[in-house]
Amino acid sequence: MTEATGIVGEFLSLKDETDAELLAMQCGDFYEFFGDDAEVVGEELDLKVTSKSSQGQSYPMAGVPYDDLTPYLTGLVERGYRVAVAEQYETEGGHAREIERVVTPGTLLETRDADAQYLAAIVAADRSVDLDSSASGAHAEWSSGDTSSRSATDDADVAYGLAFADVTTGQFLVASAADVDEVLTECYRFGPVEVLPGPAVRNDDELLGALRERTDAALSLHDAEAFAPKRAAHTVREQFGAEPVDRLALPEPTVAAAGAVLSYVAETAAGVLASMTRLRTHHGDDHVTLDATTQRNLELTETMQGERDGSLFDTIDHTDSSAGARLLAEWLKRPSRSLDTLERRQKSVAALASAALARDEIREALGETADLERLASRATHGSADARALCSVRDTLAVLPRLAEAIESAPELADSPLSEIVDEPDREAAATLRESLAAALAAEPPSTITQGGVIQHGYDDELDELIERHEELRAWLDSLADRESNQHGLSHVSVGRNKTDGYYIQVGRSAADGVPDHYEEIKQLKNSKRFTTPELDEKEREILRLEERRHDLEYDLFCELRERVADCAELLQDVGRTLATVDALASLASHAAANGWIRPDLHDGDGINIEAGRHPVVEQTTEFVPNDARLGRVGSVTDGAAESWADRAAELRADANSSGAGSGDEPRFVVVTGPNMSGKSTYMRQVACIVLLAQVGSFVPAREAEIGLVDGIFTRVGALDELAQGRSTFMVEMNELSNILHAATEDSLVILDEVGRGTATYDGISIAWAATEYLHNEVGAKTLFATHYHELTSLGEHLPRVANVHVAADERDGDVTFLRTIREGPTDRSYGIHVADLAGVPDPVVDRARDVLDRLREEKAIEARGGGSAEPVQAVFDLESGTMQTASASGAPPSGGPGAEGGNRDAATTDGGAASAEQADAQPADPPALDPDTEAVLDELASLDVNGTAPIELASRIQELQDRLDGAEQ
Ligand SMILES: Nc1ncnc2c1ncn2[C@@H]1O[C@H](COP(=O)(O)OP(=O)(O)OP(=O)(O)O)[C@@H](O)[C@H]1O
Repeated sequence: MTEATGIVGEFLSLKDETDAELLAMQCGDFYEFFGDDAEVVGEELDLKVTSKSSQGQSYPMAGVPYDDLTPYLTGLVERGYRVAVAEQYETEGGHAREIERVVTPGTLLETRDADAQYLAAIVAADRSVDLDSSASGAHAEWSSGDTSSRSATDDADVAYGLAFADVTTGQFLVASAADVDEVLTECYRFGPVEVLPGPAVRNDDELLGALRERTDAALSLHDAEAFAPKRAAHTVREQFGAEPVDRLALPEPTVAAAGAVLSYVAETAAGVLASMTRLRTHHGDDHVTLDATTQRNLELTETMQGERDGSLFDTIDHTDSSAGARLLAEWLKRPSRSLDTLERRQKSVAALASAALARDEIREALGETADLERLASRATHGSADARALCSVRDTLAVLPRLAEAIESAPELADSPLSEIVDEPDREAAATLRESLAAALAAEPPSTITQGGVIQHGYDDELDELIERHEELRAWLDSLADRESNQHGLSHVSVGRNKTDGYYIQVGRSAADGVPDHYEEIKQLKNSKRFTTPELDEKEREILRLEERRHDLEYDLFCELRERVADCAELLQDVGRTLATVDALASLASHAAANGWIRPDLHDGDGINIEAGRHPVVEQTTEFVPNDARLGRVGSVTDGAAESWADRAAELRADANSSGAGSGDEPRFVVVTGPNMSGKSTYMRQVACIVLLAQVGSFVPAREAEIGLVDGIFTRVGALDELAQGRSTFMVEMNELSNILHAATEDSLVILDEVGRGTATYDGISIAWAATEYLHNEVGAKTLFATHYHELTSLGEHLPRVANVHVAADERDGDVTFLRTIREGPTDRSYGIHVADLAGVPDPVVDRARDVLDRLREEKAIEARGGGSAEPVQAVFDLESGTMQTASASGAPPSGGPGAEGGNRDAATTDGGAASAEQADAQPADPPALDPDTEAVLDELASLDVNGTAPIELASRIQELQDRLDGAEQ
């Protein structure tokens, strides 16, 4: 095939120079895409694709107007493409083209989205710690080079460095992580749109796979050299100076990540680097750990279905500015563990909630603000136009308005709000605002090269130029009249266009009578156009004045923009302050409108919620409030002092002497109750209330006392992961494993069913063992919903396990869900009732009811053998992992937790109800069963009632009944 030449050839060779997926090449007044790129762009942006031939071959071609590139570029980048832009410039012999920039998802300035837009780098490095030097506090030694022979995550001695930059706001944060889970947690927290994996991470399929699964980030390969420790350290120092880098004593992988991000930004969006003035460290420890799964399970910013509507954020967000919304989302994703920070926010929310009028005034003012952090970035990048600078001017003017509203409202004057509005340098902000007000025209045009941008009185030379220009314009305006009067001409007008310049147009009837000095330049159908030496001279002067005016205005504007860029840090501060007030006012508005209360926060252990509600569900349902109590309530001062291991030992000793499960410190609460009764809602509501409290928000409850937690961990159903090729059970176990490793005694754990994805006995065993581990070793405050009623007997053996259930009322076969949490366990699932509600055909529902009745009466729980009236219990034996039969008289099955003195009948598959019946029964020896009946019983016991389709269940039961009938005859 002949190689393309000409413009297509040039395009293709430029395309070879870049690793961007698409190239937009300027060709005069258009940006053109050729070949495959044209096809992609045509498809994605619905552009017309034509063709261009070169060397006898035809190439697809698509183009967009030069002035209109931005929206197309944004559209492509938002769809995940990296787009190189080649500009055309004049040379002596004609023109040439060069790639000027590559626009990528993480470096797109013109984003239409208000969300934070993070570009991240992840570096993994081997750590070979020199024990001597580490003992003396010196740094460990690192190697972030290529560890391609193995996955970085294989090695326990790998440490991770992370950097996150938002080019649209100038935010720059670094973090360190000890393992892949922490890396993923941070990545989920920041939600980067583009990730630069370091050299060792590029081969780590597990990490990259998880990133792809859990974020929408585009993965971009950046020059490996940029991650090299020395070079990265140099880049970081150049950007932020030596002082912060030394003070923060960042580990090498973190510096490598920071350096790589900076060099990538320098390459792709050079101008914005200047807006990144502050290097901040993000410490996971300052924030509540919310792993990726928990953020999704609690539907923080999107629902399980991926919708924004109906998320917790969507519910509580009443912010009036995009910066405020961004900050509120950040608070939700990164709840704080600092009592000081939270109390400061609470005080502000309380003050704003009680000052409705002032709040409205503040919110109205905030509604007029623009996104200062983003404008600062655009100013440093050189892409802010005059209207953008006007927005800076007008937004800066809001700060004193807010301060005044706060000072003049008695409820607000003593709140932390007055300190918050004083945080930025208000004097500097006022000075900048004044200079912008003095310089900028009231309503400037969007183009900055056509004049009209700078206000009269700002620059003497410009004023003179404009004055002279206006004189000439006035001269021109009256020229037609003058010429007509002077020379007796009719139908005279004066006009201007590109080809003829200024001209005097005379109607054809009068055209022959023009004076001699008129020089004809064009004949039209009904008129002729002329010029005169005087008009020519004035035209030259006007053109000169216009050119000079445009140049001067442009220069003045650029100076002004640079001045704004120099104030990027100030703008970021003011922007942050406005966003903070907006987020606080939003929390206050929601609290006031929904009757939320201020929770008591403390560093102790207990969580005590009275009449709590689910913040999202209460919006659409008449919600039944419920209490929740976990941990040592009222332990404000002494709570944190004692380790849970000591405390657990103490409690076990207490339990042995006084009987287990009777304590007043429920730490592990088993939640049972019918399907659909509200177990999940109850547990999530507790998690949401704790989370909101650690945002600084008020909470939906009558009263709440919250001991700050260090992490919230949840495990709930994981339907969406099935599509990603992992079995439900595997996902469940992964999540459980993460929780058991990561949770501490200060954490809150929500387990919504554990062990459901496998055979019943395996499931119960895992759930039982996990409970013991969480209770004895971890000590996390835990809510655990289960349909395994066996687990309700855990309270018999473990001192701080309590049972609660969601009540339901059953009358005449009708079940009413009361949505109320009551003490103690329940043994009923009402699964068939839910099947009925779900529209399972009546014959199946009726049949299932018969089957269940018979199961209850006859076989599964109480087995009557050989005609004896003696009830026999089927007891789950933990050691053997099987159901054992035992008489209700108390003869124990072999081993199991019940053997240690617990109340054995609580371990029946029917829980409390069966126990009551059995307590009335006369003790007797267990009767012998014939082998056929025993076989049927075994099969019955192993039947997964919840996990088997109703029709299949009915036919299995029918079959077993037939066999039993046979055995009895
Ligand atoms: N306290 C409450 N007040 C009013 N409605 C509630 C309350 N709790 C739950 N609900 C409603 O009840 C429905 C079922 O709740 P949920 O999913 O929590 O039940 P569940 O017991 O976890 O069910 P399953 O065991 O089948 O998973 C939800 O639609 C929810 O809106």
